Amino acid sequence: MSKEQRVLRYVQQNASRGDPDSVLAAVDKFGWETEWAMNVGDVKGLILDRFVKETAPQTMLELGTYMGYSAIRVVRLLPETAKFLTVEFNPENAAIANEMIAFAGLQNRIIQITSDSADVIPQLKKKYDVDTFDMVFIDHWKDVYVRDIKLLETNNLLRKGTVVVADNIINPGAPEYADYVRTCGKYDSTFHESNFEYSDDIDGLEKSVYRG
Ligand SMILES: O=C(c1ccccc1)c1ccc(O)c(O)c1[N+](=O)[O-]
Ligand SMILES: [Mg+2]
Repeated sequence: MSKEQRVLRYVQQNASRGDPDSVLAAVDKFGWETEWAMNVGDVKGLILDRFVKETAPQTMLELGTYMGYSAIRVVRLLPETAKFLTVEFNPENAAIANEMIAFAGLQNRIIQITSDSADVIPQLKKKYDVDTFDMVFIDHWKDVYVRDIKLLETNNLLRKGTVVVADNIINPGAPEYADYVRTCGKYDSTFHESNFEYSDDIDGLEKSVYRG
């Protein structure tokens, strides 16, 4: 059984079906007490919550679904009218996320896409009826953060004021991304220091507002 399957089983046995907060609490308890997992987690998650509440996005993209933790975390704060798309490269992780999201009762609120983000970003307008995103959460492979934010720019998926949040700026680190958003002149970017998930190590989120 994979770690991700163990997390899902723990959630199914310890959380309440249809209760997103209980799902998040169960994943976090497992992450702190049993096995570390690469969810944004409860500490950085509070910062992400604040950004979502401040932005109140109607259309949002996540790159890196993993087990669905951040998708659940975000969508639990959005109105039913909001459109949330999440992209996962790994089909095994996507399958776990699909069950996790269904257990949380949010399967009708989240559009899951199993694909390489480089392939799907150029398709989002036509295939998924997207104009531009109000908010983007980047949390997939750190070495493709820059590639993908540039793809979002060139495919006209960002608009003046789009809020782009990126995880793991310090740990494992995304230095090229941080340098890009801070120096390219297209974003007003701020770093928000926090802790690495389920750890006392340092990490943080970068919040970058597209200037249009
Ligand atoms: O890259 C890793 C990683 C690298 C090595 C071993 C385990 C995980 C990672 C670590 C923490 C994260 O929050 C995260 O989003 C990721 N990720 O893969 O996207
Ligand atoms: Mg992460």
